[in-house]
Amino acid sequence: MITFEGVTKRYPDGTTAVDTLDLEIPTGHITVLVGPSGCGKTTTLRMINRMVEATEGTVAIDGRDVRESDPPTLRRGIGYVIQQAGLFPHRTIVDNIATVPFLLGRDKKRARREARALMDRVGLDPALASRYPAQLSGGQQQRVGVARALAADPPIMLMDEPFSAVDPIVRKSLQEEFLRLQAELEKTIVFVTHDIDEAVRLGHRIAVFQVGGTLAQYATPEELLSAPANDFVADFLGGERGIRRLRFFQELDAEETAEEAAEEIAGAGEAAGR
Ligand SMILES: Nc1ncnc2c1ncn2[C@@H]1O[C@H](COP(=O)(O)OP(=O)(O)OP(=O)(O)O)[C@@H](O)[C@H]1O
Repeated sequence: MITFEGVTKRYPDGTTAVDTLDLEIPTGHITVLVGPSGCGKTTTLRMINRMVEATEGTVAIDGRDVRESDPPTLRRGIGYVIQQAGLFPHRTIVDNIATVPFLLGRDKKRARREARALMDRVGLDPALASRYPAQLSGGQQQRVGVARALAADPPIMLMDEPFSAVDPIVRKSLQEEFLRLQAELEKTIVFVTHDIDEAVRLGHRIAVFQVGGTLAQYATPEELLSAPANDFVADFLGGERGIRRLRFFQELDAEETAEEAAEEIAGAGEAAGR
């Protein structure tokens, strides 16, 4: 679990980016930080891996203050994925993915073999391994970014608007594949977006921030949609709230129906085998 206790971040120019934040981020799930531009989402995310140091309060991972670990050691257990993927332009795709294992001094051949296996997991054609980032589409680059963050198999992944730079159709397929991957990997994921639809689709829990860096509501998607805590949250969810909510619960129903059907089929198989 990642915990924020009374965490404030004031930048040297006096901007309060995050104000007395208390938050518990559960292990093994996706927690989404959502809110309008400038409300402190990225600052919050970066305080977890000490890219930003808190001014007041404590950020802890499994009860241990992050300041007790030096940043390189801390970051070995924390993958980081950003918008534009941030790939190294002069390295091939396979070497981009193997960056961290290379840095950790792993055997190059083995690291490349593992990087190729990761390409497969994130849905990248192995033929792309020897290309350079500029020769890939935006969606493919984002997949490489995710594969690179996964290469060191960190228990925690910080993802800052990783799917924002691609068109809505590619975005939806990236989200779906990401959910499938997460169902296998069960990482602790902290995911920043300003898109409430993305938050509802991906989040096990959603933290809604408001400008000034305060937490407006922290809840499951269902709770958020059915009982927004205040006018700000209701406005942020938008006029389409009813439609979104309906869509969300329809998807949930469809999943349940599929699960029930799968159980029935499995049951029928067992009965037939007896
Ligand atoms: N290095 C900095 N120095 C001064 N102020 C900063 C710095 N970085 C961020 N801020 C300010 O802190 C506030 C929160 O910024 P932050 O990037 O955390 O917000 P955000 O919610 O991630 O925004 P966005 O969705 O636009 O990326 C903003 O007012 C921003 O201008």
